[in-house]
Amino acid sequence: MALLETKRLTKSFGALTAVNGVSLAVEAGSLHSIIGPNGAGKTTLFNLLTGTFPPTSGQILFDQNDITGTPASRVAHLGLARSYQRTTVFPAFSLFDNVWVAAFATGKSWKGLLHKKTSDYAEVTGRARQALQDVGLEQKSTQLARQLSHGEQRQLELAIALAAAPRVLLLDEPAAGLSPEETRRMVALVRALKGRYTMVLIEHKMDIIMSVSDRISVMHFGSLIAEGTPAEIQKNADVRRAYLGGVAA
Ligand SMILES: Nc1ncnc2c1ncn2[C@@H]1O[C@H](COP(=O)(O)OP(=O)(O)OP(=O)(O)O)[C@@H](O)[C@H]1O
Repeated sequence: MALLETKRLTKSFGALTAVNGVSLAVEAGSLHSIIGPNGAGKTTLFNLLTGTFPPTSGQILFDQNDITGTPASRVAHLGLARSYQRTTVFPAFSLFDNVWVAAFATGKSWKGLLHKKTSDYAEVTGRARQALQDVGLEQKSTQLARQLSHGEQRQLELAIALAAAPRVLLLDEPAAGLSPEETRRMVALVRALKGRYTMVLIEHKMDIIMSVSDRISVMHFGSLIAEGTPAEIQKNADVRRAYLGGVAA
């Protein structure tokens, strides 16, 4: 069953159509990657999915419900969490406080937040602990976020997204700017989360994409030009021509 779907989704900025009639179905429990050259429209697609801005036309369905035009704050509460390319960490907070705040703010309106019960706090604290454990940072929970290495900061960003107990996790280049060792750790982490979360991944590093994805959709000039398993995408002649330039043999 598709948990997240788009139907002929389109976004134009003036004369430029950044996302052009994209129909996508992300199966529940799968890791679905979006690849494509710079400027292909991947980040714009994420911005549409998270409600950062509304589409020009087309539809977004989340768990069979039409969420087209739903603002970002509402979309997050519905269970679509995004781990940003740029950091969303509070540097002067401890790791635990960073994830606790994210866990606390989840699933409730501001009015609801003011009326949490004691049992709610225990649940929030448990979710925050679990998120840090999931990314392997539980030993450092009392350290300040600013004391972390760059790679650990990216892990913390992921923990912040996980603390929201999302149903779909959108990962925007989680390995960007990481060293080879940090990249290995991040890939292991994403792999460990597979099956537990439905994930949509944007990533430029082809070795990562090919090793972790269940399905891959390829964008080129705003349109989807191919979709399939890693093996199918690697063999696809259109993809090689348009994106890989024949280098991924
Ligand atoms: N807010 C905006 N206003 C105008 N044009 C935009 C806006 N956001 C993106 N674009 C344009 O839309 C096109 C697609 O950009 P987008 O960032 O979605 O591509 P991308 O595939 O994520 O690229 P990259 O891999 O470099 O991040 C680009 O030509 C970009 O300049």
